[in-house]
Amino acid sequence: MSLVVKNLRIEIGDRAVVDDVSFSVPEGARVGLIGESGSGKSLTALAILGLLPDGAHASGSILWDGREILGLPDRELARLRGDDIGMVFQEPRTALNPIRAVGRQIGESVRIHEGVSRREALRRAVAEAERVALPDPERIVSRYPHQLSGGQRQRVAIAMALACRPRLLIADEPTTALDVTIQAGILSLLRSLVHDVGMSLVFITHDLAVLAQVATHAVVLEHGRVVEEGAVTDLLRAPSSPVTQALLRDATATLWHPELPARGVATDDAEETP
Ligand SMILES: Nc1ncnc2c1ncn2[C@@H]1O[C@H](COP(=O)(O)OP(=O)(O)OP(=O)(O)O)[C@@H](O)[C@H]1O
Repeated sequence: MSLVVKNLRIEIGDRAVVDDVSFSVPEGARVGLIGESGSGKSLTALAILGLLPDGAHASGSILWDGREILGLPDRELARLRGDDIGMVFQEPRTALNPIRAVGRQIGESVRIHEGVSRREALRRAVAEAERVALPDPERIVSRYPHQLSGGQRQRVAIAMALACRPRLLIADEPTTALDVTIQAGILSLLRSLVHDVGMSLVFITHDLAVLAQVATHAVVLEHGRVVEEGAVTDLLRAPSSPVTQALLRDATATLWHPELPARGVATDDAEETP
């Protein structure tokens, strides 16, 4: 299933915060949306998910599997988010319920999607926890979010998003709140899950070094407009826009080099203390 965004425009008040944005995500592709803070990345993602804030108005076209989804009624958008499109955000704390064991939360995603019994949902939660490489899955499912580390919480959020078996995952700065070494583990997890499941990925970041670890194609935004687009390898080798050049300078300034596969050491954060 492919995603095609055409001439997307998002207005808030009388200001166009996203203007004439077009890009497509073929089935199985990993596409990064990159740009400085305020360039319109998150609003573009929220428009795809049908979750724009009150007061924001979107026009243009968003085709999912050839069907127009911009302007669909809330109910249908909610169904799409449950069935086809999963999401992971920057701060897993906001996605998790603090007073529920994480296994129940992962299981709830399975239950909503597949209508299985509570018992079966818990069994599946353990399997999902294992899939996202959480340590000691049988035990960890009975823990509460505050008993886990930041990296472990983000793995739970990813397990919840993937429990619905989405065809597209939208991840908005999912590693920004994490230490660099924990980041590397989450990025490699996302990369392998996306590859194994064969789903597509839209990955949002302001960091080209992070983007290079997960995406093969990038769309560069500035002030709500696309300023450059292409294969990540080309962007790294010969960035044409000043924005991309600046992003590359920022990335290399942190001791990362485009020929290195990952910044930081890709460790499993199982030993990380909360
Ligand atoms: N609810 C809102 N009300 C008013 N303006 C908003 C709202 N949400 C976003 N904006 C404005 O829209 C523009 C694009 O915001 P957006 O969050 O999409 O940027 P971004 O590239 O994701 O930035 P960041 O990396 O900081 O999240 C910004 O100028 C922002 O101030």
